[in-house]
Amino acid sequence: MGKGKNKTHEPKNERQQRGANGHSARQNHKHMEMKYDKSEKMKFPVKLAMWDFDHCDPKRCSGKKLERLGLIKSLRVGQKFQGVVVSPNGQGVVCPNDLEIVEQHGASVVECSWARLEEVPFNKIGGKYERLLPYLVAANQVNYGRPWRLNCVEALAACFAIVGKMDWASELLSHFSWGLGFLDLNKELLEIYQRCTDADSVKKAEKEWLEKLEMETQERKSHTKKTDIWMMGNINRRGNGVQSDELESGEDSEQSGLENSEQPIEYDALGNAIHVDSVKSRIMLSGVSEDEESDFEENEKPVNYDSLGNLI
Ligand SMILES: C[S@@+](CC[C@H](N)C(=O)[O-])C[C@H]1O[C@@H](n2cnc3c(N)ncnc32)[C@H](O)[C@@H]1O
Repeated sequence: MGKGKNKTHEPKNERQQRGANGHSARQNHKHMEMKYDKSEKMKFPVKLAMWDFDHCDPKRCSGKKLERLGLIKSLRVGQKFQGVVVSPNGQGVVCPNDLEIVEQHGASVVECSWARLEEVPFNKIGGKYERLLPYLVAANQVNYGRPWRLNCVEALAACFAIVGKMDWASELLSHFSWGLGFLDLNKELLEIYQRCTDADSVKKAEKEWLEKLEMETQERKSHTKKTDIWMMGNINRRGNGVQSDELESGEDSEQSGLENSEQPIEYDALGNAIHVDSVKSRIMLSGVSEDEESDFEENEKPVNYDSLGNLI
């Protein structure tokens, strides 16, 4: 049974009796205070807090690990937080101008599952400074490479990094084997956000970054399209005089001809693209004579490939 303070499906009296770590509410309160005092002694410079809905596997949960380390304080539903609340329910984005709030009151997160956000009573948690994070990419083992979906420690670290507290970000992440990879992965982007001021400027920087990404993706796609032609075998053998450099330039490409064709495409044993509806077209495309083709059919079973190159 989960131990999170804000477990959603537990009867109310049970929730009141037992909180994080399975202690009674009173014991737990003392325990958490002790932990929190301890975390201050552990020298984390500002308050860290989370509402824990106990949705996640405790072994994989970064919030719970911070709690075990005594670095973060658990909050109850109904409690608000004075510092920056990094939350999927945020309105604006974290920006360098949030530095003062962070320095004075710290930062918090909502420890819950991305898949169960609708179960979180956002109206009963949060605070005055609820913030989204701008585009950043997760480096944690569960969501590696996924944009926006950071885990709790990444979200706190991102908040600190954006307001210019890289040392705090590194300190938190250093407790996770993959942690500092988050800062490496997002280095360039974090530096861009750090040079911003208010939320609007961060949003603008994010937009420009996303546009750049989109352009790069399009370029990669068109490059891939051009190079995919190699997967189609020796297209020059179809005998209509179209040469590879013409195809590369995108003019009258056989690739697009085949892709746009309604006819099914097969690949011969050498990977040459062939239309399957007529033996004639197969001969023409592969550049083999009719005689040779019939010979081939008699002596060997034809080998066909689907569009992914699988043998069929
Ligand atoms: C949904 S929980 C998932 C926690 C995960 N199970 C873990 O091990 O840490 C992650 C929390 O980090 C914060 N967070 C992560 N990415 C965010 C983003 N792009 N915008 C706002 N908050 C974010 C939110 O508080 C969010 O609820």
